[in-house]
Amino acid sequence: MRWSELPDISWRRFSSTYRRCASRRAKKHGARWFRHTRNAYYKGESGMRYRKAVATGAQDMAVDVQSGGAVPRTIRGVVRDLINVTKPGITMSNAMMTFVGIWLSAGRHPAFSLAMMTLAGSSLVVMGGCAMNNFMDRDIDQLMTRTKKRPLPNQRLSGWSVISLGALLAFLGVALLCVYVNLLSAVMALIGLFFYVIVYTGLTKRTTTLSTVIGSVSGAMPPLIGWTAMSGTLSTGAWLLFLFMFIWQPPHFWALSMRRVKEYAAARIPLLPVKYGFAPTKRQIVAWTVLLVPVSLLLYVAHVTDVFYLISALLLGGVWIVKALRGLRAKDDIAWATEMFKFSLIYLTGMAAAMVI
Ligand code: HEM
Ligand SMILES: CC(C)=CCC/C(C)=C/CC/C(C)=C/COP(=O)(O)OP(=O)(O)O
Repeated sequence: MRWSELPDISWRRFSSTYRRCASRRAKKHGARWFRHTRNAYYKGESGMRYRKAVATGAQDMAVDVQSGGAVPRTIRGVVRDLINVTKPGITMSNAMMTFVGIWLSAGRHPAFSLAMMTLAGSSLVVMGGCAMNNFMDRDIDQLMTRTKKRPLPNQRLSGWSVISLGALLAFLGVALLCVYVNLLSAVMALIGLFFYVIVYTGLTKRTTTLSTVIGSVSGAMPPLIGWTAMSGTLSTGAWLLFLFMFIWQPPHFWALSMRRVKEYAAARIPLLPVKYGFAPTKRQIVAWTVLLVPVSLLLYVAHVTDVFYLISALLLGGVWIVKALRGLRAKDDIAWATEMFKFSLIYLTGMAAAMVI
């Protein structure tokens, strides 16, 4: 392959030593020297390593010219990877549900600083749990297209750095809740962490089809953290929020796992569509979605939410049930599953908004 056919790499892709030295020379001799050096770099041994990294999908790796090893490129790149292992999307949506718990428990008037401490503590624990999950799943993440470019399977971060980050974040989160919020909310966070890291990731994800339902316990804990932070107790509203979140998760994930069934099969994860196929998975999605709607209405019946919520829950729930039922006759299962996964996120965001308005 000619160097000119290779992807254009930016100046930042070089190691820091190389860059320091090169920038001095580049300043002196200008862009011509840069082009000349890039040619030599690509053609040489280090260039071969870079090309190999590109070929194996490790496009975010830099090649240290001195050691010949692959290292994270810039501080920005490392920080980006450290943020990535904490799963920002899942952390944000869990924070949204913690906020719902805070808001409803405090009768829509939470004390600002207490609410902030709760959100920070809860999010730190979730981020810590996600980093630990990334560490424990680094082998299977390597086998799936969706996850193989993550920092650990891609070897851009070391296992030690990720597990240490996870432990540190989780410790800080629990400590924050203990010291500035209350013990019960810290216990709720610890239960969530235990279920996510030990029970789901460690014990069940690779061994049983029930892992999805078991994992749903962890995802249902954030509203309880918010609720107990404000009221110090676990009342009916808290349990109804827990139940709502618990039932929402299996259809959310089964839809995704249908879409990614080949990858999960390759990684030997015994999910419902992998072990039993699409037809039973679709029936389960319908059953859990149909169950979710009456459970969501209980929040209105128990006077936790008001009439605006009732209308929203009926509308959003109705749409989701119709979409789910269409799946039973769908010709293109993957297209249907994709739509269901996307709608699960729209549904949750809409319901959370309706709960707080
Ligand atoms: C059994 C529990 C759950 C499982 C197995 C699960 C699984 C997943 C997976 C594998 C993805 C990645 C999708 C992709 O990259 O294409 C995802 C995305 C997402 N999930 Fe879940 N999830 C669960 C619970 C939750 C909970 C409790 C929330 C929110 C409160 C949530 C919110 C999201 C969001 C917002 C995304 C899209 C953003 C992202 O990929 O980071 N999930 N879920
Ligand atoms: C308080 C506390 C810590 C609560 C936990 C909240 C949380 C992280 C919920 C998500 C639950 C879950 C099973 C996600 C999928 O992980 P996965 O490993 O199947 O996803 P992946 O394949 O994308 O890594």
